[in-house]
Amino acid sequence: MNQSKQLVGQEAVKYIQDGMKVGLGSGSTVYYMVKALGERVKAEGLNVVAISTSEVTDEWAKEFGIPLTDFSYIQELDIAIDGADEVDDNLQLIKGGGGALFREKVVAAAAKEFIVIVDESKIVSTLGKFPLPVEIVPFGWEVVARKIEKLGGAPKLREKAGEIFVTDNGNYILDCAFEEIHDPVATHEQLIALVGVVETGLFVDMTKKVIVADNGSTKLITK
Ligand SMILES: O=C[C@H](O)[C@H](O)[C@H](O)COP(=O)(O)O
Repeated sequence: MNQSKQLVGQEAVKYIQDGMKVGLGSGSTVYYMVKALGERVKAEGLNVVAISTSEVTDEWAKEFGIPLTDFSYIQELDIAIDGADEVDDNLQLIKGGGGALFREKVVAAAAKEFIVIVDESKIVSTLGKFPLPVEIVPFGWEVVARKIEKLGGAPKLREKAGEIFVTDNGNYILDCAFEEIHDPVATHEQLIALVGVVETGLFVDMTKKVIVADNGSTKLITK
């Protein structure tokens, strides 16, 4: 599994050119991409500046020598590269397994190109086996949970080490089991319309390129 993540991470950084402004996603697959980018920065003197999507990725970027900036300096990125929890046949995604979905969506939306990197296990025909992460404000989260139940989801407040999980934005996550998500656009729209929902982990029509590990090699899926 780690070898697959490493392969797609190394493949993805080939899309990064000198002078680019780069969005760095979050998660264990992204770790290898950040590491590989750091190696290019060091070996080739590649001149890039990056905005990261989580405090953990910030630390990795610093560790691997990638200069960081923020949206007060630049509002458009040339490329963003991120992992995913599920990718369907239409390249619609579920993200947020690590709780970074809000910043990830802001960064992906600010990028001219958004490339997704996954191992083979993330490819599905229909989204929904992975419970959909939904970021919500803490106040009144119980109300939002009840409304999501009425929409057919089974929300579970995310915990970590016995405590409520708090995102980098100070919010909570509801992991919402839906049987199958056949219409990601409709599901996203129903959820985002609820007062208290900050963002959903459905990334709809955001990527046209997914790099997937394939038997010790990588494969590019395009739309
Ligand atoms: O919030 C986390 C992100 O959406 C990750 O990109 C996603 O969960 C995939 O992570 P991993 O590469 O660790 O499976």
